[in-house]
Amino acid sequence: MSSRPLRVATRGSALARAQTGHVVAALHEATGVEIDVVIITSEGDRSKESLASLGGTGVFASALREALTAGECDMIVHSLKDLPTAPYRGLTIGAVPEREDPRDALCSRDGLMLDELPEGARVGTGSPRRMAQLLALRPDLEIVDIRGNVDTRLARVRDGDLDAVVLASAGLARLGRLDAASELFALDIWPTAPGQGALAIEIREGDSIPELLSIEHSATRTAVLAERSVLAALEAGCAAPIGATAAVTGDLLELSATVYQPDGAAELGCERSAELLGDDHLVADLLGQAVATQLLEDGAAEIAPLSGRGPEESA
Ligand SMILES: NCc1[nH]cc(CCC(=O)O)c1CC(=O)O
Repeated sequence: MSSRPLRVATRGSALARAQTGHVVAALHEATGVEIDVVIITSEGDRSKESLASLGGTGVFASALREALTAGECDMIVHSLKDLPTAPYRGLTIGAVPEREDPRDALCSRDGLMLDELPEGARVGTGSPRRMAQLLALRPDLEIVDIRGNVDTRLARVRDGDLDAVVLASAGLARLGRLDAASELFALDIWPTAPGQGALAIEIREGDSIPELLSIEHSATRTAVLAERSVLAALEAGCAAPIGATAAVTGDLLELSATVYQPDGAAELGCERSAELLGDDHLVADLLGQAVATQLLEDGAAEIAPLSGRGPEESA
């Protein structure tokens, strides 16, 4: 048996390193395999341009994928929500570990909740979905377009420049910063990005890395497949103002998705479920398509720019 360590590639942000560290530890603990971590800087990390102007879905993923394709590493740990829904030639998702809390968190000065923020408070987010959700509940807020990693964003609240920011609680948890959260938004009023809180381990198609079975969580994979299927069927990028949340309970897959008008003044929702009695991945895919079809019939394309193609946020 070869004793060459597996090489895992990750972006260099604190969040990316933290989540890769968790995956490496879980793989090592379950199988004893030795793993080297390779840090790869992407255009999305280097550029100071706004995410929207960088264009292309997957600006964070592409450098990593080129390295994987070129054999410079054996797998990549991605935040699943940053991964474009389109398949990438020669690569496949080798494992989806159990998802962290998919909810968004409000991180505000003095621990205020959303409805306690002062009139006209300045709240930072670079995500059109979060902007619409904030404005839907608090049309008086001033939304400030920000980017940067989690620490940079939290610092803008601490320094008094912003009253609050909205971040994924999963990212805060992985960085040990959940203490910064003042409110966690319930998914039924505040669905989050497809795949939020989940990781994807991407590998080359045809490679066999049996160790990955030890971290695969099939209920998470099925749920995120359903969420991403909505996005794909709407032909929407991960920056489109869409929330989707799916969960598997026993044999039941439940999916709900909401499309927002960017100013928060209108929204469309759809909720469906399906029994998992055979090919779970096919059922998830079809359920997502059914939800997307219903949303389009109800006028989703009229209220939302569905082709928002940038990454939802950087971190
Ligand atoms: N696009 C940025 C990004 N990608 C993944 C996370 C958080 C962790 C996750 O959702 O898995 C974040 C930060 C954020 O949205 O606050």
